[in-house]
Amino acid sequence: MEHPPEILPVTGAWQPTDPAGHRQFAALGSMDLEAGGRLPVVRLAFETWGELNADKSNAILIDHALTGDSHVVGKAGPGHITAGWWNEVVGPGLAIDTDKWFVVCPNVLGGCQGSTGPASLAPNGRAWGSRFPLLTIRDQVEAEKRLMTQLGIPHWFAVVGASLGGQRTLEWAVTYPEDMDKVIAVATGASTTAEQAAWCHAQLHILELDSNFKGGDYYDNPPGQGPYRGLALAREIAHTTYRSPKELQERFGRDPGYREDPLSGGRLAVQSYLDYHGIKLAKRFDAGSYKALTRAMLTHDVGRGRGGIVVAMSRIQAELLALGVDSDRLFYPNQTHQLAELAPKGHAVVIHSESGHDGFLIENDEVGQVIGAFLNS
Ligand SMILES: CC(=O)SCCNC(=O)CCNC(=O)[C@H](O)C(C)(C)COP(=O)(O)OP(=O)(O)OC[C@H]1O[C@@H](n2cnc3c(N)ncnc32)[C@H](O)[C@@H]1OP(=O)(O)O
Ligand SMILES: N[C@@H](CCO)C(=O)O
Repeated sequence: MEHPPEILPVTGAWQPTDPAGHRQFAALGSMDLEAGGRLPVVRLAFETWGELNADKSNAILIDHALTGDSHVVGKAGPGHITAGWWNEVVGPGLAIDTDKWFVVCPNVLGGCQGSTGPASLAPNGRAWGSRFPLLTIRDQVEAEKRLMTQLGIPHWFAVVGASLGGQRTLEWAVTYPEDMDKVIAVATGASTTAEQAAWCHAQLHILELDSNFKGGDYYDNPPGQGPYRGLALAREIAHTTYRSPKELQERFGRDPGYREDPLSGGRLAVQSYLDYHGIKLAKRFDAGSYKALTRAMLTHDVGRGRGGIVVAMSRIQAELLALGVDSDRLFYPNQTHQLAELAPKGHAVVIHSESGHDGFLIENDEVGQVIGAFLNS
């Protein structure tokens, strides 16, 4: 496997996805966490688009996926335009029309793009690292609820999220059923399945096995000695689950990598592809956050302490759209149908894509059409 260049700093958290500085920051006080830990200082980074109307009825919350961030739409800065992760779904005249809606997208609690996470400084002035407490999806929603209050938003017209963001979306709808009119839960489920947990488990072990990870206390490592290999390998596993077997076969088959001969120690093209995506993530993401968010994903169960999923989902008052991808082998379409069946006002749409779970980031036309129609219905 290729190694990232030696000039990399210890953590990817340094690399802003928003170099033009559009992010804002909310100080949200201290938080006692569901699993018993405590964060004495909680901060969320967030971005907004559009204008909140006079009666404050047009706000939409968007929750990003595992390695996403607040930068859902690109913005022009001095001499450049930064790319957003849902550029073709959110924006003026698009499905989530920022000429009409006031869109808020926070970086998740535990993340590495400005919100409090393992790379943040603990009270003793050093990075939290291994001391960062176990976060749950509910804690992440609690932080977002505080952000809503601080922004003076009394009600969301809609809460929208995909994958890990969809898990937060569902937790929002169950915990605060009166806070929204509509919920859009994309490529997600009511609780983490055993198979999803199994994929997370192997990734967590791989991170721990990187000798540069040091249990999470690597923030003082010399530059270039971060846990890149562990993070990249975890991403390779995850990325395989984000794509469909059919797509991988049709795109790569048994093709060799560029100028590589598999019979002389070279890689197949699919190996090169995974290495590329692993390294790409290692360059931009913090391994500590990857661990914290993966562990949060393992905690996801809207039914915990509420009498199970069926009872919990029955609390939802908002109209719910569950949007799935037919080739998703991480969040199966049957999870999408289950959400629509269990929510009192639920609808399911499963779109076609060859790309698996990542279809929600790729099939922008169809995703946009379905979301736009639901928001405007
Ligand atoms: C909701 C969120 O918040 S997600 C946050 C942002 N998104 C992510 O982190 C997801 C990571 N990225 C991805 O999963 C994908 O790139 C997506 C979903 C964004 C787009 O998918 P696709 O358009 O199908 O891109 P694909 O998976 O083919 O990757 C393309 C890249 O792989 C590279 N690539 C393709 N084949 C090979 C190969 N055989 N060897 C090496 N590299 C390869 C391409 O050169 C391209 O590089 P680039 O990204 O620097 O342009
Ligand atoms: N590509 C997405 C997939 C997880 O939903 C991400 O990295 O966040």
